[in-house]
Amino acid sequence: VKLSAARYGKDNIRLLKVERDATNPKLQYVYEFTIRVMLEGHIASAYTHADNSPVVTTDSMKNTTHILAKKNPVSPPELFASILGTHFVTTYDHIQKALVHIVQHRWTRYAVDGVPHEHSFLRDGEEVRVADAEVDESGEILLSGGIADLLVLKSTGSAFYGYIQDKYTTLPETWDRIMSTAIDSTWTFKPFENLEAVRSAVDNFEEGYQSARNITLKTFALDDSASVQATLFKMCKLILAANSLITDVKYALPNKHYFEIDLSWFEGLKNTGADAQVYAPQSNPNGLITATVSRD
Ligand SMILES: O=c1[nH]c(=O)c2nn[nH]c2[nH]1
Repeated sequence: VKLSAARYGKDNIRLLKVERDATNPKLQYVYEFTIRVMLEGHIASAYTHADNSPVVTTDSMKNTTHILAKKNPVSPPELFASILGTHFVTTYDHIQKALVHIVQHRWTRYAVDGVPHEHSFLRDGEEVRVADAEVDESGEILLSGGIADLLVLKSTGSAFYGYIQDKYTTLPETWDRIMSTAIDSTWTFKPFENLEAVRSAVDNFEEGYQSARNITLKTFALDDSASVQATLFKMCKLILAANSLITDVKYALPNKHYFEIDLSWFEGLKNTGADAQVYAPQSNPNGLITATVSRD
């Protein structure tokens, strides 16, 4: 046998950082993350010969993450992921690649008596922002941003008909249905030569995130959807058109079904088709519609 691949690290590193505004020290910001750091390199002997001499302990990876979070900006997460990944490939000669995955949890500042409060925040949804950095020993950084678990539903403006009808098909065609999904979107930036190049482009990350989130929500609402597939493709096209640094966009959209309930057995009560109002939310099974769209 041979070791064909090896990558190890620390998962679920949790941290929250409080930052105080440079000009108004009473104004505070919070950033809460769940981070995964994985390393690749000349580490085979730890697997094949019980030789721990090349092992950077995962405990040290956790410590390093906390230390670098203290010493560096942690926002935008694309920047912090790049800082963290670059640290590992520059500190340890035998480490050839570092992969950093950051999930940023929502803490949204809320207003008190109409005024945004200086240090109070609420968790307005389990939606998260995501960033991934893959840093190799040359210093090149492959970066992506993302959104996950953004649950959306539209009560109309979605149809689904014209599909294959054969002896396996029972799904009735519909010209008006509920459409719901949990947005999982990832957009990949053009490769960055090194950390300095990432720092120079830092404004593009927040812009890319806001653009992707706004386009996703607007397209979901406005598209007279022929299918999840068709709406997904429109979202990708618009994100690529709006962000020149983004090279490709991918979505994984579960189709969270709401089925009509036929109540005609009860005194002829109409609750299907144009009369449908009471639906049965389906926890399973769910469709899963995925695609990646790239520039020509
Ligand atoms: O939007 C949809 N796409 C599909 O492929 C599908 N299959 N069943 N329902 C569906 N809805």
